[in-house]
Amino acid sequence: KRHKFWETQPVGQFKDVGDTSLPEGPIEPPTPLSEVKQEPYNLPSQYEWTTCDMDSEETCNEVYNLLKNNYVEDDENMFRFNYSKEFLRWALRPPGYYKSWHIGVRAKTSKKLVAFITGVPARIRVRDEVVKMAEINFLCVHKKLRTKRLAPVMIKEVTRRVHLENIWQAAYTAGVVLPTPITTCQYWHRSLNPKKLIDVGFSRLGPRMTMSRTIKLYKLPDQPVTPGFRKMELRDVPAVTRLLRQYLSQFVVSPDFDENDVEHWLLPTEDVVDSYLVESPKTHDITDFCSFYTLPSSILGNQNYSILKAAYSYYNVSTKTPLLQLMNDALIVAKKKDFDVFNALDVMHNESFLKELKFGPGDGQLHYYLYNYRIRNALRTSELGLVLL
Ligand SMILES: CCCCCCCCCCCCCC(=O)CSCCNC(=O)CCNC(=O)[C@H](O)C(C)(C)COP(=O)(O)OP(=O)(O)OC[C@H]1O[C@@H](n2cnc3c(N)ncnc32)[C@H](O)[C@@H]1OP(=O)(O)O
Ligand SMILES: CCOC(=O)c1cnc2ccc(OC)cc2c1SCCC#N
Repeated sequence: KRHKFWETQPVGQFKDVGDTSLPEGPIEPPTPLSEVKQEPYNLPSQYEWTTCDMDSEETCNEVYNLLKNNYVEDDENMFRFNYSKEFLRWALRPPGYYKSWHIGVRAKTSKKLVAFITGVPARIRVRDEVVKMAEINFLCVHKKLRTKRLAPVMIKEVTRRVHLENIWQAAYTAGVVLPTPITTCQYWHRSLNPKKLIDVGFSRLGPRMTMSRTIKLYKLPDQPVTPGFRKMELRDVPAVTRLLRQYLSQFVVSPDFDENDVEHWLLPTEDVVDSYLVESPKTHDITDFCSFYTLPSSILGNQNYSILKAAYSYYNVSTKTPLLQLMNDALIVAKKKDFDVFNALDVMHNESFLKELKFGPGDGQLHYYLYNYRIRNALRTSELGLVLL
């Protein structure tokens, strides 16, 4: 497949896969800031760049509606992600964020928001190197403006604005294959509301299974079983940071979280992110941690339901409680919060609990990418310690 745009970019190229003579690390050196293009890339004449101020209720609404109507759908067009406004504010305003990296495109006449792309700064460790990167996300072009090569312009513009902040690497995921994935993950789904998933056509009744038998199969206890299992609080940030940093150090690629990052990304925020920990009743040590984020989807074309309430496994650490038991407690609290499904990628140690906790494999894949950073050999999914939203 010809990737006319991606073949011009400092990313691993398909032709280079397996060429062990190429060193791991940055593909291109930084450009002197004076040489970074000072002015925005050209858009087609009827469009203009805009910086989206997510603090503005009006602009946040426009971004929310653009994504609600034009963002990612599954291959069968059964679902479309429906990121909430509070989720978008959380995702786009981490410590050290740049408003200038929240980039929109408007039609000059109507001022309608027709495209969007974002970056947020992150410190990502690759093996023993901690690299300042931009995490790129929410690339969206209105359905009516597709296949006009707008995406490459959006990507070049966010790249230019990231360069202006002296950052030269990026991390991103996509459901499509581009040059060149550092690893490819599988989505797994654990039914919490099997009746709804069958009604919308995602799941089907198993052979020789009745609906009541199926509901029983996925039934969960009313309360978590682990003694000392409780919601994370602000006072837990230092201990959770220590626990998480130690745990993530085993993976080849992972975030390099400090206490400010942990406070932003992992402190419970209603309808956005939930996090729980195990405080040993005896020693009061914090020994385990689990978290999931809330990402609803619009259900496309179903008479009875319009929204799917989905929880997505985020970062989990087990040092004393078996991961299987910890994740089962996560399922229990998610069911209690009325989620319809609990989703997880086969990253980190997730493979150790997926089948036993009755997750089923999805048919979608998620490819992980680094920009301007070569990884010598593709990673196993169990070597990946990074979850992007
Ligand atoms: C140092 C800092 C560096 C920062 C930047 C790092 C890189 C960040 C990269 C971005 C990471 C985003 C991560 C992220 O947001 C998470 S992945 C979600 C992406 N968004 C969606 O799928 C929403 C629905 N789809 C759309 O809005 C459009 O189809 C989009 C906008 C996707 C493409 O619009 P279009 O109207 O359908 O297509 P054209 O404009 O005609 O352009 C075609 C070219 O775009 C390439 N393409 C298609 N989908 C892509 C994708 N998901 N990533 C990268 N490239 C993608 C495609 O291969 C082709 O290039 P090629 O000819 O070379 O093959
Ligand atoms: C019921 C299981 O599927 C999903 O939860 C779901 C929901 N909404 C989506 C929107 C766009 C979409 O595009 C790939 C997929 C979904 C999926 S499956 C992959 C995400 C996970 N887990």
